[in-house]
Amino acid sequence: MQIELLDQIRAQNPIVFNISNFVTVQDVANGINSIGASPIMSEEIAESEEMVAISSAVALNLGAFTTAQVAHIKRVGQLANQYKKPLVIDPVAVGAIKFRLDVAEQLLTDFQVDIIRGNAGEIAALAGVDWQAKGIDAGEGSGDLDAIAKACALKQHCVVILSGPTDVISDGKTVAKVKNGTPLFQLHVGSGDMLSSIVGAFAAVSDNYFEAAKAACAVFAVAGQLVAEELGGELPGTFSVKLMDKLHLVTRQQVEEKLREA
Ligand SMILES: Nc1ncnc2c1ncn2[C@@H]1O[C@H](COP(=O)(O)OP(=O)(O)O)[C@@H](O)[C@H]1O
Ligand SMILES: Cc1ncsc1CCOP(=O)(O)O
Ligand SMILES: [Mg+2]
Repeated sequence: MQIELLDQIRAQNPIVFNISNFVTVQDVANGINSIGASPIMSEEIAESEEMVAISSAVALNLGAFTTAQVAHIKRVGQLANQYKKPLVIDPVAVGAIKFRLDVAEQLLTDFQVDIIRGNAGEIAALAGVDWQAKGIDAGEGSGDLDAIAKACALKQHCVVILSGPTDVISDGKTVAKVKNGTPLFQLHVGSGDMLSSIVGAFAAVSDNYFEAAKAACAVFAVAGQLVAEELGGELPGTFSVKLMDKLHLVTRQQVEEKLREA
């Protein structure tokens, strides 16, 4: 696992351009900042080209878009392709809301993404697999998560991260797993959004998006796990504050020591 990408982020401080959602935008900006990259957000389509041009990666979050913002997301995605910038998408709640799935599927034909990061309900929906998603959460399903991640990667021609208690990462050929983390992530709205944008930071410093995706999942999950071990209780508010601290302080050595991969 290329955990050294963490040090490269901190050395290079790459700009990650995000279209965020109004719910978690502050956590996403601070998460990127804490890991060692440089966040920038925008809601103005007229500045799209300049934004993409100065960025080393682009992360598109579909968490709470309006119809006008879909045009913005489409433009930014196409510019990311044109400027050859790594492109990540987070298809929030596409497993629960048909309208969102339709929009996401259209966007995925408007431009080519490099990495999709979603929970099981979201990735199953994009793979066309039956699953009972619950709002922004993964929900329930009996499908094989490895097969779902792989099928989604093959269908969308990209790397897929299916996150959850175990993160399942696939490029359509191989499946890798990160078994670290803590259930406390589920008590913080925005954990997934933070991970998706941090995936952007890792993709900014590596041309190998499968490796970038794996390393991002490992660093984020281990950071949360270290916080949970120090916390000794179910404290969602404290967890989110200390997670931000840990993203800044966690070292390559700590991640390598704790890492449980498959
Ligand atoms: N039960 C769990 N145990 C350990 N880690 C978890 C658990 N649930 C989620 N995570 C971690 O939380 C982060 C966000 O993933 P997830 O909850 O799937 O995203 P979302 O918030 O979009 O649903 C990931 O790093 C994932 O590994
Ligand atoms: C609550 C909510 N509603 C629309 S987007 C959003 C945040 C989703 O964040 P995450 O998927 O990271 O938990
Ligand atoms: Mg999510």
